[in-house]
Amino acid sequence: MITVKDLHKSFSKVEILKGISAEIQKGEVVVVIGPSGSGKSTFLRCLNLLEQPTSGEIMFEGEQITAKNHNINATREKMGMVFQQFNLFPHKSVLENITLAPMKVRGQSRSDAEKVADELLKTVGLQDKRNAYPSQLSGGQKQRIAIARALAMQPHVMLFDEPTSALDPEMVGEVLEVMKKLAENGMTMVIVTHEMGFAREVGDRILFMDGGRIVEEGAPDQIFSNPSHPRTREFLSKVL
Ligand SMILES: Nc1ncnc2c1ncn2[C@@H]1O[C@H](COP(=O)(O)OP(=O)(O)OP(=O)(O)O)[C@@H](O)[C@H]1O
Repeated sequence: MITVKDLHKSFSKVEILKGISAEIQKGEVVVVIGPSGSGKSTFLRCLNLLEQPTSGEIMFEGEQITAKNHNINATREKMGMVFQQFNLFPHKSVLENITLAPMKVRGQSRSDAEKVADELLKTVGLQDKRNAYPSQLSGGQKQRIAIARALAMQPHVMLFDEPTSALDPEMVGEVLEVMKKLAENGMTMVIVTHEMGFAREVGDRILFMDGGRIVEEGAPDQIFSNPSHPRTREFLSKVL
């Protein structure tokens, strides 16, 4: 579904991504782990061109989205993204937050958009917050609404950029549960996280990044029980 070839990204002449190549298959849950500053978020943000790669190629569903004439807005509609800081619209209700883009961007009628929103609120377990405002929600609830909002666009892939890093520890579990449910329902997901237990349990494949490169990748059991690269071993010995 996504093919990345020799991706490089520099910020003011400092090279952050140093040649990343990766494949993400439909229905796969790929978890990106690695030390702080290794380029995980930059890599993820390149996938929907929130960051413009300095060089390299990204193919999404057979289209080269890095081509100069590519319409990235149409592609972004198919790539849901969830950020560390929920980014909900503070002056809109939960329902409005979820229905806004489907109505504006996809031209859905209000009643259709609200029907979808109600289903998604059920999925994330927050039907009772339909008319609440973001300021009335806990961090975990905000993030679950942010996930529902992204899903309302019926994306083909979901990108998660450290979705639990801004949460109080007691709220991490409820967000991971929702993500786990999505994975079980076959959603294609690319997830940057420091939650190693989740990575091991839910990931189909782990990419370990260090210094702007994918140093090692493999099945969770292999990476966590029997990492082959010394940097992976060193990293995991510190975080597990
Ligand atoms: N917009 C930017 N402008 C300049 N430098 C940036 C920008 N975004 C990221 N960087 C730098 O790129 C490097 C990699 O950052 P990135 O956020 O991708 O790492 P990460 O592996 O996700 O780290 P963490 O786990 O701490 O979030 C860091 O040194 C960061 O300061």
